[in-house]
Amino acid sequence: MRYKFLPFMGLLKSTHFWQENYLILRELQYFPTSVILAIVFALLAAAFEGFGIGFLLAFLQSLVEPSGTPFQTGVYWFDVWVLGIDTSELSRLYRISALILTATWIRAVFNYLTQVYIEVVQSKLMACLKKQIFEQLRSVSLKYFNSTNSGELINSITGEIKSLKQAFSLVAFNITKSLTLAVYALILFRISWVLTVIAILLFTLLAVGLSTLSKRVREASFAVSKANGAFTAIAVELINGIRTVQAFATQDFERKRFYQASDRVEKATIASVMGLALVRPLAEGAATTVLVLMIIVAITIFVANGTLEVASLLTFLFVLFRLVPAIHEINCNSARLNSFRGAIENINQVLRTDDKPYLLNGTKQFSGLQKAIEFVSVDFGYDRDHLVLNNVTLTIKQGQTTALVGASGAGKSTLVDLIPRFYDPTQGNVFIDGVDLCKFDINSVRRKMAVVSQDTFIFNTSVRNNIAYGLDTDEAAIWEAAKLANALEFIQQMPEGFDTQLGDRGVRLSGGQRQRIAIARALLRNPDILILDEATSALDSVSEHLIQESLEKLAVGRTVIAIAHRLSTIIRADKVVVIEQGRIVEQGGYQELLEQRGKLWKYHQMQHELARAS
Ligand SMILES: Nc1ncnc2c1ncn2[C@@H]1O[C@H](COP(=O)(O)OP(=O)(O)OP(=O)(O)O)[C@@H](O)[C@H]1O
Repeated sequence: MRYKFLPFMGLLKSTHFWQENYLILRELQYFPTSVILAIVFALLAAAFEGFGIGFLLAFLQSLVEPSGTPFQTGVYWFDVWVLGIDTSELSRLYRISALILTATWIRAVFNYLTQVYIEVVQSKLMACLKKQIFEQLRSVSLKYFNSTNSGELINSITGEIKSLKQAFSLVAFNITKSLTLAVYALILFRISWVLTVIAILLFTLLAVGLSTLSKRVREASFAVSKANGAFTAIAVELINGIRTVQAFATQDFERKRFYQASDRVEKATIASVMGLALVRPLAEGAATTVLVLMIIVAITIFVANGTLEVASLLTFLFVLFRLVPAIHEINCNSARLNSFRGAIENINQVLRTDDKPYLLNGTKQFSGLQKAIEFVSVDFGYDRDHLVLNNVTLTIKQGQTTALVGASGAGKSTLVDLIPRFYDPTQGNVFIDGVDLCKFDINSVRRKMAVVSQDTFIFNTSVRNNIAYGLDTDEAAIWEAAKLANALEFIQQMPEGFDTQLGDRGVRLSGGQRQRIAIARALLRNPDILILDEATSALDSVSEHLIQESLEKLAVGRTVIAIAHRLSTIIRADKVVVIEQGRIVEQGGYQELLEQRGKLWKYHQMQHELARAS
């Protein structure tokens, strides 16, 4: 059940704490019952702590002045039946002792329940945040990933979330302790408001002194987070690029980078911990000094001149002895909390929506291509200064095969990336059947599309799941797709056939096998628009021939956009588009362009000569 607002939300929103952390704290609205129960139990635990101390005062009064007026609460039935004001002194003492014991046990139960619900809130908050981060990563444009270091992102999602969990438990502890402190302050006020004001002044001074140190801890924590992010980035790169590292024998170079990053984490952590370690003894020493000062003031001024009775002084000191370590703990926790500031800031940074590129999705549902995909005066650049596509105007007709040809880096992949809206044009428009692509719900377009690219990603799961990827489809269809993609033979030779685990933990595939899995994955989707980005480049000539055949069968009735370096694979294309430095320099039928003896003819000649030479 989702509640939009909690009763205390208004109050919370006005605080500095909220302003700094609202991207994280707003998640609390999704499980208000647990939050409210944690607060209610914490309040009840604090209240019973207060009752316990109140009864202690009564106990001490009865002990010091047995013949004095019996302690009363003013609630008639309670005073008569429970406190037994009409009974003997000894009986009253027993009753009050029993009440102290009862209050202590009830407080213990509520403390336990508070802990349980804090843990529940904490776990739910972390789960919500992970989902929130997923939603964020799902909705940002690919541009964000191009400009963000994946290692740092991984560090935010894994390491920093753990730190955030610890930070949250410190906040929760401080809140519950503060409630108890409020009860203590109330009791102290009732006993002696002058002494309480003096105590508050002294403790405020102590907190101000410690806040300077806390600030340093906070700054050091940013350095720790930064160093952790950089270290994770290097570790991820090393693992992903281990083949390149070994092939180029750059282990020493990588070792240096790894060790340096690790040393930076160590130094930053030590600097942060040193500041943090200083807080505890300083806070302890200062708090004890305050305590001793208070005792001296109380004894010399108030007891000596008779304004404070002994029972009250004893209770006052008892509360003070409980209050000082509580304040001390809150201070230490606040300093530790500052050591997590860097981690919290990193999570906030990932969750922020005002500084990231988003794809503004349309609402129109795409039901299939009827006429054509049109690029009209399209410019595109990954950065502002450098155009990768320049004034591209192109019509890709439904049901035809359009081949893109050009030198490496000419912009072919970038051009096709605009169709599933991996990026949006900087200038100009892409239309589908005359409607601007931006007006469509992009997932409805992507569902009718399959991309087989140069770098197919193989997931860490079985062959079957890699082909079905996300589709709930039957075995026969998967089998058929594998057969059509010419992948059946090698899959059946694998130790566990379609159940063989691929990816990180399983069998590694050859480049050609990887592409055949990708083609099977695309075939299974029965796409309306098929994008083949060098789809047959990693195959030997026999496999290439077989796949070419199956792709041609698949292409019937579909719109195919094929990028190919080898012209032999696109001879039967309906239209060939030659791209040079982001511009279309030629387009037309394959034979037609060859006859013009222009750019395509040059490529054709070059490949012919290369083939003859080899
Ligand atoms: N994610 C990116 N961020 C920045 N620049 C990029 C990115 N992807 C490609 N480029 C640049 O855009 C230009 C066109 O690249 P693109 O991959 O579209 O060319 P291509 O014709 O498909 O090349 P190839 O045939 O080698 O795959 C190149 O200069 C490349 O460096």
